[in-house]
Amino acid sequence: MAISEQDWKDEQQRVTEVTGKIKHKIAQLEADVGQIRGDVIDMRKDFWDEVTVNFSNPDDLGETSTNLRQQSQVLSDRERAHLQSSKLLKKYRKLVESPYFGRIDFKEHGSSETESIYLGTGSFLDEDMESFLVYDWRAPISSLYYDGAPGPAKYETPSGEVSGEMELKRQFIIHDGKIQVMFDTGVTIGDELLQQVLSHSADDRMKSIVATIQKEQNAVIRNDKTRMLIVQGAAGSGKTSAALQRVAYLLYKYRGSLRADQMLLFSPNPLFNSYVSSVLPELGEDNMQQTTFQAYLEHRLGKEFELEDVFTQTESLLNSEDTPEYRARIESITYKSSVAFLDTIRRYKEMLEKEGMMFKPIVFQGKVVVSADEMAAHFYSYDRAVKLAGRIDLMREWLLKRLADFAQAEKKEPWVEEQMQLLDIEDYQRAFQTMRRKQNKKDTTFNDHDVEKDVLARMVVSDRLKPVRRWIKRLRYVNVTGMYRRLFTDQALFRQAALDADSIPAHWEEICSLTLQALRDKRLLYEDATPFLYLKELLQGFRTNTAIRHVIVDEVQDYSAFQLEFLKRLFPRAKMTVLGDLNQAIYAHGEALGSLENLVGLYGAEDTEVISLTRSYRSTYEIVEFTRQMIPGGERIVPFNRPGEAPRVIQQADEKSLDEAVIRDLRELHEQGYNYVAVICKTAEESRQVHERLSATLQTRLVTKTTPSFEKGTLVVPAYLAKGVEFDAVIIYNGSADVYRRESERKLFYTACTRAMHVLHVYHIGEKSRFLPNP
Ligand SMILES: Nc1ncnc2c1ncn2[C@@H]1O[C@H](COP(=O)(O)OP(=O)(O)OP(=O)(O)O)[C@@H](O)[C@H]1O
Repeated sequence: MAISEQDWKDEQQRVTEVTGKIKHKIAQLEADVGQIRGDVIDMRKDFWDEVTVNFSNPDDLGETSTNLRQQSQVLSDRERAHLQSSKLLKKYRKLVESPYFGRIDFKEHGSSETESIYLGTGSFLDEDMESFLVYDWRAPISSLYYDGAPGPAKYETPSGEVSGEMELKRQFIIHDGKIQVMFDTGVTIGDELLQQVLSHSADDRMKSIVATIQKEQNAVIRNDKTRMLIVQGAAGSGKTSAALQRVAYLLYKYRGSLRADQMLLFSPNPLFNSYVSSVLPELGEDNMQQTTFQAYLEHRLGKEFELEDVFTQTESLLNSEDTPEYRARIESITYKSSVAFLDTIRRYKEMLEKEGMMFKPIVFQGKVVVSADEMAAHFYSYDRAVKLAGRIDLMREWLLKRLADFAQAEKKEPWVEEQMQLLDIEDYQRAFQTMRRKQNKKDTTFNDHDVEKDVLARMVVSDRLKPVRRWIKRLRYVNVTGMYRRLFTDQALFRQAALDADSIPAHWEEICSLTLQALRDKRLLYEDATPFLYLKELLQGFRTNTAIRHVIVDEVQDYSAFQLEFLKRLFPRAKMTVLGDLNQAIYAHGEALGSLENLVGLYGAEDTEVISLTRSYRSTYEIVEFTRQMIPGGERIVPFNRPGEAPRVIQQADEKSLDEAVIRDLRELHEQGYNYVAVICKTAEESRQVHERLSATLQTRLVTKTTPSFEKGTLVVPAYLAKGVEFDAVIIYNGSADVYRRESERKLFYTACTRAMHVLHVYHIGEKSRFLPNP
């Protein structure tokens, strides 16, 4: 729809007026902030001068403390005021650049006036402090912009639905107070603006999408009715973007009761964490907490084992031949990630309620304080009605008591006497303090030799027993490893716990032997880590985190049913948003989840909503057309209409000519102005070699599992680490038939190709992979 010259003039005039007002506000705030900062500094400096300190009698003491409290209250009020003003200042400084991106004219039913609503990344009130010159994109009325088209429209408010007529929907791109682009739109948020935004170059930081949020994404962002929201969406459909805007939305809607540090994002790797970390600050919000499941496992499992990570697991599978060991490992991973194994562990725990608990004996200097058998007998002497974890707790008290009795007897042992000779003056002082405390702080001396000896002996024994006490307090006497191992050594027990014989994998014996071998070597395979921890928590009581109110799991297709069950238990007060794409399930356990809809069982259908995103925004029309043929069901993916160069599939004779061609290609891409280019290899090993060869001629950077962030330039990256991120141009280093060969590698290949925004070149030697479409 054409916009008249007068409209341009009027809109530009409004922009100028509004930016002028924002500038004015900024100047005011700058002065205020300076003033408050000065006050705070002075108050800190003069703090003690303002307080009347008098400790001479109890009344004065009371007055002093009231005085202190008042003074600190004044100081913290000023500090809070400073924080708030600084935050506002930050918001306005952002707003002044580009005060808004959208306008809707809305006439509410029953009203004779049409209101013009301008939307920006934050709200801005006129001097009267009543009329909004700019509305926050998250305000209830703003949803009209994302959901509605000109015509009848409605939106939700806390006090009910408001309906009326949308008379206009206009979009802007404003830079430095000047309107660059402006047009009126119809049904959706205009493709023109989206075209512009999407044709930009990649970045090492993800950008916010507030100006161009699409209707189906808005449903993800504003959904806050259900406990669990499942978003399934094609590669590049904006799952991560929507998730981050959703966090910003929830922080806005529940401001006052929800803080950013009460929201937690689980992401696939540290690189991704840094990639998304700028979106919330860009929207003027504090960042939520971010972690990976691996980091959580490491934290909880401690140092007992060398814990394999998912990347090492994947690397070893991708480099394996199709041997029986490979097949057993795959089966092991699939089974150990399945609901069937989860149920087996649960049943095993029920069995342990009645018999079979294993304990580690309490041993001190080679002497058994309490034997494992005695512990087991004691454990089953408790009332069976008490929960298993409760009985473990009761046992802790009993063991501490037994240890105290042991210490009493141990005092008379010759080693104690020997140690007492070696005590130094500080030890004596310590013993003296203890004695004084015990004798009710009377001024006393070591005047009785027997008392002195007893106190010192007790101290020597107690010091030595400290690690044992700590060990007991941490429930280390529960032999979780022994009980987990027994599942793989005691066939009858396993079959009883597994119940459903059909669920037991065909190569169970091989699975047992590879599991036992790893445990013998003090290694915990990645697929064992979660079940092991699950058993541990079932036995020792789940550690929960009640501070977190919202958990977001990105790339949820890479989680097993086990892991999700875990997250649910770990964060009992949290709502959950999970986002994923089964076509990008790149790990061996990915298949275990089946369909994302299977996740509905986690909280039940009543408490769950599923939203699908089918439109793909990242890549050009041609790239999406190409990549969607790589996967079954790809025809359901709708490419966004942004034209570009057709993907190229290029054959080379051998590795040497392949390297030469890739180098030529990289130079050309660089000349064409592409800043973020990835050479994607299948494995870390291949990436290392390719990087070594290419970097002799060109500057490239190798990405490994510990790379914390990525920068402008050419990266060489294993496919599984390119998860969730995107590049201007992607070169698939070797998409040959013998490289991407197994059906299980199809999704990895697809994931790699879908990282490309504008250019995709696939090289191969000999036959190309069967997963690539024919031109
Ligand atoms: N409404 C939108 N407006 C502008 N850009 C968008 C929009 N939706 C998505 N994009 C862009 O599309 C690209 C892909 O988005 P995002 O990474 O969120 O998708 P995804 O579904 O998480 O992808 P994947 O599963 O492939 O990792 C990003 O560059 C993002 O900025």
